[in-house]
Amino acid sequence: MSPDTIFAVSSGAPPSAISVIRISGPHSGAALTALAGELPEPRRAVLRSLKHPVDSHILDSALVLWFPGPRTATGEDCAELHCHGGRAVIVAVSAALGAIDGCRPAEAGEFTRRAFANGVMDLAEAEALSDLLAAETERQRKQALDQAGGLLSRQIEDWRQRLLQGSALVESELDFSDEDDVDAASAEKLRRFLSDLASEVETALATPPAERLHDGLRVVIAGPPNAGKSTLLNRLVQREAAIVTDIAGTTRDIIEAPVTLNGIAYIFTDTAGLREDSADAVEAIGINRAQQALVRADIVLWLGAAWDKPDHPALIDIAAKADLGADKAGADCVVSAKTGEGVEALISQLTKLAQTLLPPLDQPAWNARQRGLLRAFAEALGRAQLGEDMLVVGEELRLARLALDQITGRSHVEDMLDTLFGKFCIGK
Ligand SMILES: Nc1nc2c(ncn2[C@@H]2O[C@H](COP(=O)(O)OP(=O)(O)OP(=O)(O)O)[C@@H](O)[C@H]2O)c(=O)[nH]1
Ligand SMILES: [K+]
Ligand SMILES: [Mg+2]
Repeated sequence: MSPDTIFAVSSGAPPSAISVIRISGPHSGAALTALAGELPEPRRAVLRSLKHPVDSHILDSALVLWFPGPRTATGEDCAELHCHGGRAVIVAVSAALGAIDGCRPAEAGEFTRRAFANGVMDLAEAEALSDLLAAETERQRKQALDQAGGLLSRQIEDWRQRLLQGSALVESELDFSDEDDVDAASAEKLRRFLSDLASEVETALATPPAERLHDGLRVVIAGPPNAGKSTLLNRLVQREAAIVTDIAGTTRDIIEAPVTLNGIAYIFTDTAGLREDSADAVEAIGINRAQQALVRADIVLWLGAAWDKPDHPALIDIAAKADLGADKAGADCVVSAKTGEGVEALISQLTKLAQTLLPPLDQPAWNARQRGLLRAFAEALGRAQLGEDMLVVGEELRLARLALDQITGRSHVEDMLDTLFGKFCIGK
C-alpha cells in the first residue's frame, strides 16, 4: 500500500513574509503539476502562478521546487511551495492540496518520521534534530547540530562493527574446535578484545548526561535565613523573581528561574533559609524542600558559614554582603548582590565549573534513553567476558548488538517512536 502524500506549512506561524508549504509522498509530483501547471526541473526554484486544480482560479504566485525521491529530506518525492505568508493564502493553498486525491495534512513530526522509516536518518539523528529545534543556547545548538550530523551514530557504528568482529571470532571457535576444547589463546584474545570495548563504553557512560545540557544545569542557592540568597537570585536572573525582605524566613517555596549566562542554560533555584529551630510549620516544610533541592543540585552556591557547608562535589562557597565587609576565610568568591560587586567574577567561576559538568563538545552526548541502552550493552559485554561456553558468549554478543541497534533504531523501538515524533511540530 503506498503511503498518503502529506503536506504542511513548514515555516513559522503566519502571517509572515513567506510561508513554505512542504509536500512529501508518491503524489507530490501530481500535486505540484495540478497547482503549478507542470513539473519544473528538479531542485530549481521557479516562479509560478498556483491555480486551483478544479476551477483554475489563481491562489497565489509562488516559488516552487520539485525534489524527486529518493535522495530527498524524507526519502520520498517532495515538493515545496514558497507562498506569500498570509493566513488566507495558506488556507486557500492548503484547501486546494487537500482536494487532490491521496493528499492530506501532515501530523506532527510526520516528515521526520518518514525520513527515519526510509533510512534517511537514524533514530539518534532524529532525536538530535528534535534537540536542535528546541535549542535556545549556543552550546545546545552546536551539540545538537553535531549529533544530527551523525556524531553519536558514528560511535555506535564503530562499536557495532567491532562487536561483529567479536561474533565472527566466536563463530570460528564454534566451527573449528571440539566443543570441550576451545583454544585458550583465542579465548584470551576475545576476552581482551571485549574488555577494550567495554572500557570505552564505561568512559562514555561516565560523561555528563545530555539532559544537563538540554534542561539546564540546576544551580541551588542555599544558606541560612537572611543570608541574601533571594537578592543574589534576583541579581543573577536580572529580575525580581523572589521576594526580598529583612525578615528571616521570607522564602518558603522553591523558586526556579531559568536563565542563560555565557551561552549555558541554567535553572537557578532559590530556597528557604536553612535553620534547625524553626517553630513555623510552613517554614519547616520549606526547609525540607530546600534540603531535597540540594540533593538534586548540579551546582550549589553556598551563602552560609564555611563549617556548615553541605557535602556537594560542585559547590561555590560565597562570602555575601561584601559591601558590609565580608569576613569568611577561604571563600571562593566575595559578592555583594546589592551593589553588584563580585557578581561578574562569580559568573565566570560558575561558567568554568559548568563546563566541567556538561557533556564535552565534539563528543557524543548521551540522553537517558541512550544511557540505559549503553548500560545494557556494557552488561552484555561483561557477561560475555565471563562466559566459558562459546555458545553463551555468542548469545551475549547478540544481546549487546541488540542494545546498540536500539540506540540507532535498527530494531525494537516502535514504542518510543510516537513519543519522539510527537515532540516535533507539524511540518517537520
Ligand atoms: N547590604 C547588603 N544587604 C543585602 C545584600 N543582600 C541582601 N541584603 C539584605 O539582606 C536582607 C535579606 O535578604 P534576602 O535576599 O531576603 O535573604 P534570604 O537569604 O533570601 O532570606 P530568607 O529567604 O529569609 O532565607 C534584605 O534586607 C536584603 O536587602 C547585600 O549584598 N548587601
Ligand atoms: K529574608
Ligand atoms: Mg529568600
